[in-house]
Amino acid sequence: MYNKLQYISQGNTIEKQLYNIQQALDAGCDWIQMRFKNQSAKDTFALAEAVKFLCEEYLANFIVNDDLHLAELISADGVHLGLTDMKIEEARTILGNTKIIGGTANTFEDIQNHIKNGADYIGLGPFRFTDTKGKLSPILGLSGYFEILQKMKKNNITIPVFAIGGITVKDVNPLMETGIYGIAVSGLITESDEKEKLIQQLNEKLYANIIV
Ligand SMILES: Cc1ncc(COP(=O)(O)OP(=O)(O)O)c(N)n1
Ligand SMILES: Cc1ncsc1CCOP(=O)(O)O
Ligand SMILES: [Mg+2]
Repeated sequence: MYNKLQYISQGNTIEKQLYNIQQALDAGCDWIQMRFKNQSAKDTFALAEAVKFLCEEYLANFIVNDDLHLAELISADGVHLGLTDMKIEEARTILGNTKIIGGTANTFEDIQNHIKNGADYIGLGPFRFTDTKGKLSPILGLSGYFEILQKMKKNNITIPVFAIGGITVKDVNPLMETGIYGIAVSGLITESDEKEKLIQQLNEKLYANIIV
């Protein structure tokens, strides 16, 4: 099963990305999505290779944002694809069944389509406004999650749903109560001065009702 906390990387240079990712790994994060936008293919490849190496060292999951071919080239654990990225059906054909494919959703219908096309998990959002990403889809808020997760229940649809977008520590309990599986966060971890404590707090909330 997937970890319930995914860190989405930040940084406009290879060095900043590596610093942020290493800090998140050191603090106990074990799922990294490398998100390095508008960079040269050479730099993106170099970063991906370095992140792959780091994640192997920390036994962390490593997925690539947007770029299926890069994920394939460096044998990452998978890829996250948005509504305007490569179609999930095509990505599944290329990557096969052993790799993770995540799909962005903003509506119940997006989730239905992603399941039909072979997604492994859903990134549902945005929860609230965030500076981390431009051109946001409509904000869902807690009521949006509640409505969509209720529809999933009614239709017997089960797939891990990760909430995303401007999430803070105090949002985790109410979000988990809607029925989501986990969260994907970027700014919260990147900007924290106490990452270990933060990740421990997040995991305590995310795994509160799990009996092992
Ligand atoms: C876990 C997760 N959920 C949603 C997204 C957003 O993907 P996308 O809509 O393609 O936007 P960009 O991240 O590519 O700007 C995500 N990355 N991860
Ligand atoms: C990639 C993405 N997609 C929707 S919101 C978002 C950014 C999430 O980052 P943050 O946790 O900093 O709001
Ligand atoms: Mg994308």
